[in-house]
Amino acid sequence: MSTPPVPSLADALAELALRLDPAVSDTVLAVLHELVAASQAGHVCLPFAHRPERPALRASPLVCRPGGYAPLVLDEAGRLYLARHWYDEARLAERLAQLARHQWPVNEAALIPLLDALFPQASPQPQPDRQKLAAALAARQRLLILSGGPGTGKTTTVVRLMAVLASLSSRPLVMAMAAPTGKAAARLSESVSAARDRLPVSDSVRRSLPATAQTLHRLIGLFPGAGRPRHHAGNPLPVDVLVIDEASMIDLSLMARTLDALPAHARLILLGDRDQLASVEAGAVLGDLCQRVAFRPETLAWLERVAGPLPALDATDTGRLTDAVMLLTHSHRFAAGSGIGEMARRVNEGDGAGVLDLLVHPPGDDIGWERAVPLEVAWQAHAPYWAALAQGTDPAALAQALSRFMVLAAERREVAAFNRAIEARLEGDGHKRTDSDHYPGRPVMITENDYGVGLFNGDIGFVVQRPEGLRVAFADGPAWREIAPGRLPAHETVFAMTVHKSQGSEFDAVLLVLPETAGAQLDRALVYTALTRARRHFRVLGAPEVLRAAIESRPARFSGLADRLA
Ligand SMILES: Nc1ncnc2c1ncn2[C@@H]1O[C@H](COP(=O)(O)OP(=O)(O)OP(=O)(O)O)[C@@H](O)[C@H]1O
Repeated sequence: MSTPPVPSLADALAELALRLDPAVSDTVLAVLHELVAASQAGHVCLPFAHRPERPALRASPLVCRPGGYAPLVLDEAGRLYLARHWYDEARLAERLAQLARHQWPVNEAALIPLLDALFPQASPQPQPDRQKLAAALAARQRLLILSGGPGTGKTTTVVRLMAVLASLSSRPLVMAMAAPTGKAAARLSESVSAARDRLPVSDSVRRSLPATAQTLHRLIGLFPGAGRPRHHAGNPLPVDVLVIDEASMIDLSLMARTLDALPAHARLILLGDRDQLASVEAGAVLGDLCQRVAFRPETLAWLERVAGPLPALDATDTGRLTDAVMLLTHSHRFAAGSGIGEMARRVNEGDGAGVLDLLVHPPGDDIGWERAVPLEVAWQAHAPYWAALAQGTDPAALAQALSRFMVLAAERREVAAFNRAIEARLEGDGHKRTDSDHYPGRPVMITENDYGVGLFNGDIGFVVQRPEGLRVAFADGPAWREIAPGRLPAHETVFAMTVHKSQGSEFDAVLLVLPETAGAQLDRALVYTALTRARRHFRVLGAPEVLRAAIESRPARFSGLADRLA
């Protein structure tokens, strides 16, 4: 007996719509399809304020007003939602606004010397220090959203800020750290443990800072097929402070569930880069939350008193997230003359012509065009990997070598072709057998979550040679654990990866391979994300007009979150 095909979400909803309203019009069904497709493309809602279908939608029993009960919600502003998205968005906005409203009285006599010790000034003349200001805000508020580009000190700030909170508290605080992917959680754990040891604070404060971060799914207990997460409003997380890194990768639904699980008294600190690619699933939460950065005049006066001079900040007290968002603007990684830093700035401004000019006349050799045959370039740039492999299959050495260089592309198709071309060459060299996928030193990336095996989307492992045969090694904290290749969940070779998958990782050098024509996949955030994965060198391969079109395009994700928080 053959298995019936799984209906698409749009078909399933259309069937439900027909059951709820046998007289449903083609107009409403067409809108339903459009909305599902938009949601799969990352939009939370669609603007119907000026669409001719609006009266038909208003009249349909399938569409309700906010607070009603129907598969679709049409709000007063003419935004049409799948009910689930409407509910997630409304709940999230209320919860964030509630958090942002709450302020604690702070013992200034204790706070000022703490901030001075943790954020020392290099120059005798006090300068505005956004990191210090962010820490001061976190001491007073329940919500802090800290956005900044690479190397602007988000991690440095959050470690010091946790030390401030622990030092000021009259009782031990339970602090937890999480990130949307295992890779990002591991990176956060690593940076926080390194920074913690250097803090000028007592051992008891140092010990109270969390040593490890976990994935958000694990933190709130959200597992496939389990229905609702283990932690929710009725069973909140046992935490006083929750720090979440790489917040740009968190979609609306996961963010809403995380906020549901936050206990009423807890503080939330979100870290991320608002200019990076939005989440794979629907929403652009961090971007929406950082649309307006404003402070109340009395908050600015307080900040100046406790944390020194202020940079230019917007003092118009209007939005519901007023006082809760701080931007870090100075990169400690990229020096003033850095091509990567300057290119990042121009990409974010949408200055396509300026970027092309910069690539032709770069200030140094850290950015530029690549003109050679892509496979040849990649093969040579992966030289550290081949050198490590020539010494054997030590996974730590292979991981270190793979962090030296990566090929990034917009689409999976291009990535697969690239990996295939590299492997064809390995076959030609006799290193890989043509009848087997696995070979010693193969780097693999997991492409699905497998809770049984404990491997997650984005995890990277290395095929290693053992006396009993090939094994695949994955980092497990500072150690490595090995599994048989047959137990691997879905995976692919990773000499090249998509820009989406590269989020949360960095490489010494990056080659961005552009598609032949500008397409929907390629936009400003994608170029910015690829560029900022590079620590030292960034090269682009492709046509200048494709790069320019990408930088000049900024397709917005439709969402009502920013408006709800305005
Ligand atoms: N105020 C500062 N003064 C001097 N160096 C700093 C300061 N803040 C951060 N750094 C240094 O800059 C580098 C980047 O800092 P950090 O890792 O905290 O940035 P980040 O924003 O978390 O970066 P990424 O997003 O890439 O992880 C580190 O080497 C850090 O020690």
